[in-house]
Amino acid sequence: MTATPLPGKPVADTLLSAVTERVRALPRPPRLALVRVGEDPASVSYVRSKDKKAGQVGIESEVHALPEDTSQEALLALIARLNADPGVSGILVQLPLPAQIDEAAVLLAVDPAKDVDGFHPYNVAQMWAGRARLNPCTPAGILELLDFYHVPVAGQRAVVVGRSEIVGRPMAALLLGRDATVTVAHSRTADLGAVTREADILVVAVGRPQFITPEMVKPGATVIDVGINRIEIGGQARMVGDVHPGVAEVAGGLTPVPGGVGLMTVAQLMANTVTAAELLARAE
Ligand SMILES: Nc1nc2c(c(=O)[nH]1)N[C@@H](CN(C=O)c1ccc(C(=O)N[C@@H](CCC(=O)O)C(=O)O)cc1)CN2
Repeated sequence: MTATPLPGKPVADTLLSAVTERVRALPRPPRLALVRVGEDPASVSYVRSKDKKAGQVGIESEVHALPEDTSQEALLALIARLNADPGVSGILVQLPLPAQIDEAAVLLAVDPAKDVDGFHPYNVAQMWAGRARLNPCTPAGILELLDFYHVPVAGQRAVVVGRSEIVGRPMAALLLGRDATVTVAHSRTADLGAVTREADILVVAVGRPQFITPEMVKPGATVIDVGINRIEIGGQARMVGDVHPGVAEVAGGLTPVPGGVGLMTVAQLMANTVTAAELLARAE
């Protein structure tokens, strides 16, 4: 068996077309504030692509690039200003933050109505209760991808490998909200292969190159690779996922890296920004 590739681009393009239409229907364009602290190259690149994508779909965006040694107080003051600005419909603080800043305190400071990352504790609680309007971008984008490729979710066994607050935990909550039977596995899970082989849908977000090998996958399963690992192979720098390429011989469907769920993260952020703007316009 060779797995059907499940690229993110057609899904992201479809989602972004719908976002463009929704932006046009609003009385004024949404405004997205992108906050970055420091010069971590990956964060610089992600914020740049979010800023660019916003422009392409008619969302106004502003980048607040703060120095590496920014104090927590200064960052909280900026967030308070963005919260109070009626022209700003969405706020995103790019993660990770430098060590002197308490990430939880910063996420708590963002107005939940403008929290387009869905990381505020209020939105996290709403998500677990199955009624959030703003869900974390990568897992929400993965659900879009499963729907686009007609992968059934309700009643299926889903295993999420990884328990991060950005991907693993919210992915489990969203799959549960779609009536999957969900298991969360992680680095301390005993006999991980026995657990992952149960999965009809296997979502892998562990940050370890090619960690999931073919014998850990049930034949015909849909495998979603969230990993982005930069490694050297034969003297060449390469980007690989958390899933071994040999899994393509066993799985029914497999997302590529790059070109898979990463594209959905940015597209879903645009969808969340327009949702926040719609909700704010309704409340006016
Ligand atoms: N505030 C947030 N911080 C972070 C998030 C997040 O959702 N909100 N997620 C990650 C990083 N991230 C977005 O911020 C992100 C990761 C990957 C991609 C992506 O397009 N990946 C491409 C490869 C891109 C490359 O060349 O590096 C792919 O998979 O094809 C976009 C966004 C941590 N921080």
